Amino acid sequence: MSTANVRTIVRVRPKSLRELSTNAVDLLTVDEEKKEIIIQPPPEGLENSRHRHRVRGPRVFHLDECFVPSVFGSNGQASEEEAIFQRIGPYLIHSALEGYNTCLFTYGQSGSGKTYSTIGVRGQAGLIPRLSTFLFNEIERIEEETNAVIRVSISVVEVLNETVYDLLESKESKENDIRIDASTHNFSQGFSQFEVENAQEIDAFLRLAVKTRKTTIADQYGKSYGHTAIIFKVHQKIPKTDKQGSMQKDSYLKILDLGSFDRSSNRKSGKDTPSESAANNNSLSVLNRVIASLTSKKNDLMIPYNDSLLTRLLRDALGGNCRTVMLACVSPCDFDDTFSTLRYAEAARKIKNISILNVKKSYADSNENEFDTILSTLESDRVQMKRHEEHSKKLLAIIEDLKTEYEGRIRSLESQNTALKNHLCLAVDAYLNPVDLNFSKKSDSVSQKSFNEMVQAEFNSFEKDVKLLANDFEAIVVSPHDFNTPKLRNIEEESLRHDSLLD
Ligand SMILES: Nc1ncnc2c1ncn2[C@@H]1O[C@H](COP(=O)(O)OP(=O)(O)OP(=O)(O)O)[C@@H](O)[C@H]1O
Repeated sequence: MSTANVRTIVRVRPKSLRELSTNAVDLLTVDEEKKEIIIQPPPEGLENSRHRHRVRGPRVFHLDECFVPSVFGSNGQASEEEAIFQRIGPYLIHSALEGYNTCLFTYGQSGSGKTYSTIGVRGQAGLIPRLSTFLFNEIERIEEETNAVIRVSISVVEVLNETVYDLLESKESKENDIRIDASTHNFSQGFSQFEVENAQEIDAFLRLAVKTRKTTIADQYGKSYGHTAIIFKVHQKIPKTDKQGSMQKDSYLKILDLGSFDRSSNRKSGKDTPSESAANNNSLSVLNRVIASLTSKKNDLMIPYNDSLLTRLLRDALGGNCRTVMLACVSPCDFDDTFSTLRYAEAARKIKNISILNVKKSYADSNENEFDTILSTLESDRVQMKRHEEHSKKLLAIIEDLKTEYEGRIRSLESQNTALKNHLCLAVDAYLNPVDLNFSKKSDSVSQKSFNEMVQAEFNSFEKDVKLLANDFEAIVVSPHDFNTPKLRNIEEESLRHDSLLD
């Protein structure tokens, strides 16, 4: 998802022959660096203008790009057309191929150069042929680099008098509504759609559309009242790669050449202007209201998209899911219309669109991918568990050995303890029950001597027992070093290894 304002590009057409012959005053100056266009009210008495009375001094408009013929004069017309294309074409085509909906619409008074800029003239290709060539060059590059399969289809319709005409249908086909997908705001089926494989095929369909269009416009007035929409649908199938599953991208590029606003139908009674003009004026004023509502500071305004077919067609392009470029065409000498166009262009530049990538991932492939990931995780878990199990077995064996060894030691200590107890009992008994000395005194000297020897022997035996006892005690008291045996060290090392595995 990305947010982008409507890009607004203003193109000033050169003075017409009529304007040159009448020495019409050039009212516009452009500051390319600052991307500003300054309009000066016409000198007093030269033109009767509605705005002249309200706008006294020059008025500055800020836009994304401004093109004036003088800037390109020295390089010729071809470089001007190419320069405009470079500011618009790659942005729209790359966005559409990424999977974003895109729209280019022209806006401006009658004779300001909308058709000249979009279609071009003989020998001077406009934006549409350049976009077509660029689109197919990019498709060729992507298909070569990624194995993607990209299909493009075209529909051309005209909105006139609140009716939509299918310009690629040989028999007249019209609808009173434009069906738009509620969730995607996408132009739905209902009009003929043809697959195209190169820029030449697009050109052929556009020629057919222009022929059909002639039957529907009030061309005796020399003005295009209908709004022409060319819709390219781009469908991409991107095959599965090592990194991602297969996917599908569906986007569109919508190009609208809007009809002209006819002031005469407002000023005059209307009897000599066609009904198409009034309807066209109505749809353009609804468009102006949509732009004004979207840029109004009041948040609770209803955007009047549904008040005309044109604004329903432009719904996603203005404040919706689309990357949009507005090409505002102006005449250098007509203050009223140029002022009005610049005002709406500057306002449109503030409209924020939120564009969403129209990408569908294949669930089958993504499930397969997820399954692969889970399987490989399980396999590595299984290997780790096996290693834990082996270490645990080793630890258990060592513990079992130690247990046997210590059980033996405990048994031997117990028997030593019993022996010591017996010795102690005898020694204590000898101490508590000494030999009768009176009897000894009475006896002869030989008896006295053997008595002394007997006491000495008893004492020696007692001393020996005490020493043994002390030795045994020494053996029983287990020093910390006793735990520093190789086996215990083994256990410690194994445990540490086990802990690190669990980490
Ligand atoms: N940048 C330009 N350089 C040279 N000639 C131009 C340029 N822009 C417009 N013109 C000429 O001005 C005339 C009117 O242009 P165009 O038909 O494109 O106007 P438009 O806005 O489409 O008018 P309408 O809405 O009434 O059809 C044409 O003769 C066209 O060749």
